[in-house]
Amino acid sequence: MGHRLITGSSERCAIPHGHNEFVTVTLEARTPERLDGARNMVVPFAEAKKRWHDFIDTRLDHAFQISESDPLLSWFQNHEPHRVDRLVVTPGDPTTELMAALLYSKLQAFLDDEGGVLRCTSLSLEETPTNTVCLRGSPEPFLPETALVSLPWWRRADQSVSDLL
Ligand SMILES: Nc1nc2c(c(=O)[nH]1)N=C([C@H](O)[C@H](O)COP(=O)(O)OP(=O)(O)OP(=O)(O)O)CN2
Repeated sequence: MGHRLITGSSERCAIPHGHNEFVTVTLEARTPERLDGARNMVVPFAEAKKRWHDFIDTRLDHAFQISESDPLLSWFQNHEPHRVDRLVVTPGDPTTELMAALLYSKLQAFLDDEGGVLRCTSLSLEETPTNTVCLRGSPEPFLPETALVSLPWWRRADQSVSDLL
């Protein structure tokens, strides 16, 4: 992925640059039940992973994470509108902490939309071998408040990565 941080908290990160991020999640059955002695599955692994892997591979891989306040956003809109779809637009700087919270919320939206059999209990986002953020329990305490739209992209069970029209 690519990103840049513009608020000044890390000046070296203000120039667009990239990382090979790794995201690791833990899922559990929302209502644990005894295995039935025949099928012995909560959900087939492939079924549990498919939507999330599609989202990561098609929407996040090689996307540019950019703050909604970043002037590069309007540059893309004016000069390369066909690439706006590849921008992950975030409330404030797209830090590892923020992306972990947004991805956690997105994954939970997918799981809820699939019937809520599974829930995510932790998400860890490794930006580099020395920079990892791990969130546990729920993304809610970490998500910044945003007044722009009532249901932002990280709460929607779709493939969106921004709220641009
Ligand atoms: N709390 C946070 N601090 C920083 C974040 C962040 O997301 N959350 N992000 C960055 C930058 O993305 C930067 O690319 C990585 O920062 P930094 O650790 O300073 O640089 P290195 O990966 O090169 O560190 P080494 O351990 O020296 O290799 C900055 N801060």
